[in-house]
Amino acid sequence: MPRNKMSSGRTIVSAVASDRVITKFTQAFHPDATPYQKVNFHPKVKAACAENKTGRVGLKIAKAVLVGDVSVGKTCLVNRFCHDVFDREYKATIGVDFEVEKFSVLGVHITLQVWDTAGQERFKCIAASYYRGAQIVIVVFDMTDEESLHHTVKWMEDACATADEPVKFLVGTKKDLLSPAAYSDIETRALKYASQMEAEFWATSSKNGENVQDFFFRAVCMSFDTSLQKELEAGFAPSKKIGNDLIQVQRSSSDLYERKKKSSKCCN
Ligand SMILES: Nc1nc2c(ncn2[C@@H]2O[C@H](COP(=O)(O)OP(=O)(O)OP(=O)(O)O)[C@@H](O)[C@H]2O)c(=O)[nH]1
Repeated sequence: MPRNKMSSGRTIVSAVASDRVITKFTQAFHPDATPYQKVNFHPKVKAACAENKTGRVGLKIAKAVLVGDVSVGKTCLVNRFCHDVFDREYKATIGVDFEVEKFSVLGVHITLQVWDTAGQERFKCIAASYYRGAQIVIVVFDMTDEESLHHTVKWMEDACATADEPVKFLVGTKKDLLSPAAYSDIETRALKYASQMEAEFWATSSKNGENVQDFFFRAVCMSFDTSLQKELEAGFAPSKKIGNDLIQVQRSSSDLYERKKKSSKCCN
């Protein structure tokens, strides 16, 4: 199998980095914090992957969108996962940014597009045009700012309106800033919101990386399993196009990261 080394030090196996190879179904953050009872890939999905009968799924792009209030930590979450970095300085996202990550799930290659939208009200209509066709909706809130939790219901409603029967997540950030007591308090409230929106709850820290990789792996596993199961049931009908987003996927994740670092961001 061809192996290369990226400049970041990640080993590439057949165009997928070694740390993007998923062979086991990632479990929920907490069994009581999810409406999704899946703990493993569906037997039919496993069999199809083992027999290499996955139709067009291997060519598929899974689209994830992150939404939430200003400064809750959406960009930091994406940057921790995609580039393993954390920036203490706040730079507001202008409109929308995206990253591309390639995975191998049970030996099948899939591409994850991660759309990081701006929380600022003035960019809301631009960002909303990117929700269409998303299979993964990630509503982010800041666990040190309860107001941002209250707003998650509306964010979820808006993002799901044009998404594609998405897997729904409610993700709390900045766990590193909370004492155990403060964390327990906000977790209790967040679980109520998650249950109300039928979303799976995760608590993360982009500063120290806690739960970040597990969260994205869980999102990929859920989306892959659901979509392959649907394809198997439908007898591999031609896969859906997800708007003009496909055009842009050709750009590499690291190019985009460099572009974003250079682009001027504003805070007003
Ligand atoms: N301590 C800590 N700070 C964080 C964490 N995540 C984000 N921050 C900080 O919170 C601020 C906002 O983070 P961003 O990721 O830019 O927020 P955003 O949600 O993308 O903001 P918009 O682009 O305006 O929508 C920055 O100063 C980050 O350093 C975290 O997990 N822990």
